[in-house]
Amino acid sequence: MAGFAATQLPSLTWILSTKTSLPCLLFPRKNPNPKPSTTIKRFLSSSSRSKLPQTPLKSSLITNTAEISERASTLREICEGHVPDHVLQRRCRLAEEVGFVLPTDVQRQSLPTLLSGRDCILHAQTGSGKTLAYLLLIFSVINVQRSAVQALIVVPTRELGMQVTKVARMLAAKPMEHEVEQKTCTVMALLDGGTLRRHKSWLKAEPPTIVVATIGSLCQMLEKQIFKLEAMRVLVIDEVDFMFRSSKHASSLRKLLTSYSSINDHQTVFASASIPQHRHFLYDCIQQKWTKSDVVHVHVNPVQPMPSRIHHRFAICSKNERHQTLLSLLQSDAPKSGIIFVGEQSEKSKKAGNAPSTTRTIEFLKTSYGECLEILLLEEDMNFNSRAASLSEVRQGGGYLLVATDIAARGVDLPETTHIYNFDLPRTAVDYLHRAGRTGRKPFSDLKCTVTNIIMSEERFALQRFENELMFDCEELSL
Ligand SMILES: Nc1ncnc2c1ncn2[C@@H]1O[C@H](COP(=O)(O)OP(=O)(O)OP(=O)(O)O)[C@@H](O)[C@H]1O
Repeated sequence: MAGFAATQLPSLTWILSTKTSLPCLLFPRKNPNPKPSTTIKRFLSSSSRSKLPQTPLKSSLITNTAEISERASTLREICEGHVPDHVLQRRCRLAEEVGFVLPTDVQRQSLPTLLSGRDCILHAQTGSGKTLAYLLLIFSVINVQRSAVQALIVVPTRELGMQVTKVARMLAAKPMEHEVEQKTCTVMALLDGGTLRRHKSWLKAEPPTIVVATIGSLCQMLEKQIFKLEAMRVLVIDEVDFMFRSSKHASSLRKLLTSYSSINDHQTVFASASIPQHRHFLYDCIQQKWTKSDVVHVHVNPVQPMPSRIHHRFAICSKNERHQTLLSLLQSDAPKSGIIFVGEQSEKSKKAGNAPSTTRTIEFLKTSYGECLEILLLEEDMNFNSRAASLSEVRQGGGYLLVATDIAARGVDLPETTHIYNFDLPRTAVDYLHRAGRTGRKPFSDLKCTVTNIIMSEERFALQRFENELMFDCEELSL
């Protein structure tokens, strides 16, 4: 794609301001949920009052109790006539096994809009089922008889890519009775750390219908013109705020969006649980033509970004006592499965030849924690095979304790996780939200899940700031 390499865009207000507070701060903390009509009006009037330049915004906002699809009560009813029967059947068979009958809020609110062909910003809590929403859209538009890539899902990490690919392949698999048909939907995982030579041959010989890609690998294919955007119908950018926040990803992403915007008959979906400054983002999307002007912002739980069934706690100790405190917490909680988040090692500490905090924590737990749980490591610096091995061991069932850096904080779906421990506090409220969101991932479950912060007294202030921004309360534990 010649356009891909050539296009340059000015930097955007939204991208510059993503590190500021969350959109929920626009609403007073103890306010009850506004009625949908009020919220829509407030959005429109505040848009017109705001300093944003005036463009003919046709975009709209859908919030919690949106009237759309109120009558449709099951996923099948919402998708019938759009999504091929074998995909819905697949869902139903799964439904019988694990209860995927009812749509989650974000699916109920977004699917009618997505299936009508409009661009969409899926802005809903962690673990709310955004992946299935955009995958059902993709299955509604692809034509497996065409030999071309028709849908592209861009993700920030290999781990998230592997997970999305797995769900897409599961939906694409046809039941036995359909196997007489010649063509099936194929899903390629074009992810960092994969063997690009093999993908190159695959793309040239028989393009897959759906590609799930990390931006680095995708750009290599686009630049060599092995991957063409021409036949694309849907582009999804998952964890969009993270992608734009990363200096490694942002400019490639802008180029991709600009190239894609010149294609006829295309649809764009952005997804994340956190879209700071979302009105700016919406505005920029329209201005840059990354979306059509009637893009819909589906904002589920706008006043409560944190899933309510997550219970938050903190324990204060001195720096030297942190491992011991973690151990005491684990012994009293006895979690079946949990994730311990540890901060990235600083460059200074690397240069000084210190062992990373992750390694020290894992060694400590292996020698002192008696429970027979798998204790595994997941961090950026590991090679891709070790990372994959850790995650697949975790997924095999039986309990686990995963010691991880923030690489595990975005999108990774380990529904059995009941306990999160912040051994080191995250840097921002957005990071806190995504770490906490690795638990509480069974949409219709009442299971209580906890996030426990191990802090030093001087960090109480930072944690309080997260509480205010994300609107949750944290209970102090006395140890
Ligand atoms: N309709 C449904 N009924 C029951 N479970 C569902 C349904 N839809 C999705 N799930 C399950 O909910 C979990 C979370 O879904 P998903 O990973 O799509 O969340 P997400 O909104 O993308 O979260 P994050 O923002 O953290 O990436 C998954 O285990 C998925 O299988």
